[in-house]
Amino acid sequence: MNDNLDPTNQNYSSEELDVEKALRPLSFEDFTGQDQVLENLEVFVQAANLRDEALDHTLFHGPPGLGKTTLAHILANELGVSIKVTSGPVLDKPGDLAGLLTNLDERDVLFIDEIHRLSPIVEEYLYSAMEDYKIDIMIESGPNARTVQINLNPFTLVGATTRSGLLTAPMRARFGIASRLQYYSTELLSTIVQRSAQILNVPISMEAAIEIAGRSRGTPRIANALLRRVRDFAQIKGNGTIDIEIARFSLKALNVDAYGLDEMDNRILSTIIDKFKGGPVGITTLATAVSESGETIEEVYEPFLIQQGFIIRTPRGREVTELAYKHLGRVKGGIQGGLF
Ligand SMILES: Nc1ncnc2c1ncn2[C@@H]1O[C@H](COP(=O)(O)OP(=O)(O)OP(=O)(O)O)[C@@H](O)[C@H]1O
Ligand SMILES: [Mg+2]
Repeated sequence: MNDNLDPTNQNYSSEELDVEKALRPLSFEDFTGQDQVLENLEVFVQAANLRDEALDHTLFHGPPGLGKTTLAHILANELGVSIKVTSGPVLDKPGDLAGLLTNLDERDVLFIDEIHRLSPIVEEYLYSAMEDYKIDIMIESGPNARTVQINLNPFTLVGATTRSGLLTAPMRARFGIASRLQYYSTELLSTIVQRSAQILNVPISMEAAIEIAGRSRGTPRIANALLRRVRDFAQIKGNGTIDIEIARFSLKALNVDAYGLDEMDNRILSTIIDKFKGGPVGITTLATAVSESGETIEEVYEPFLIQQGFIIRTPRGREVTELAYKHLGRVKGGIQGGLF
């Protein structure tokens, strides 16, 4: 499978990064969907602007590719401030963090991606910065070493994570605003596809936009990635316009699942059917069987499978539905392909 169609993939070539940047909405107005989240954020930003205060620390969580990084940048734009960007695994010493924090101007945004991956020492160091806008720094070394406390400008920490379950309770408690992003409906995604097509300057029919949207796993990043590949087919195999025929042809050539499920989604479903008779199966057992961590299954894969009606959660574990059997072409309780 193309790496960009993998929702957990974050490795892009520089050309892809440029395109991704060009397609990224820059204001609340440009941003499609997540209505509830946006309505609240607009109020909080307006209030912060009115009082000329820093916005409360804000956490975005939810599956990959739904707009967490995008919203962090939008917040900075709407607050009219600069944004400094870093990520949990990159910040390995308190000193790195101190450097970033002391360089923040009043009301600036510090965006920490993958915030669940901060080291415990850095995380603890962040607590007093978040709470009182103060940090201790070590000056000199050896026998003269001492710490001094310095004041920071009031700032907003924006954290993003796909794995909110791995966030520590004290960290979570320090965010005044926490928003969970949801998967997008096909209708919203088709709006996003049409907007992106316009930016990429490629004509697309409504029907084709809906076709691409429906196969994008509820995820704008995947919708945009599919659009770019379909655009290639339209230019090389067609007349440059994306109509329904070229969209269907391309999606077939790209081996995109009719429901937009990816390899891991399908592996989870077929494992529950083949190894656990359709379930129920506990999350830990399932995780071992598909060689993925239980948290990743719960936070990244399962929400989409549940939302689309392929899996249900019962007190005894996960069960697949009729739809999953149908999708994979299996017969429920059948000894399909068996000897009898
Ligand atoms: N609501 C939206 N409207 C239009 N485009 C969007 C929207 N949300 C996301 N996108 C597009 O999808 C791409 C991925 O979004 P983004 O990088 O913000 O996701 P993310 O949640 O930070 O993902 P990850 O967890 O992998 O970091 C962006 O480049 C942007 O173009
Ligand atoms: Mg991101």
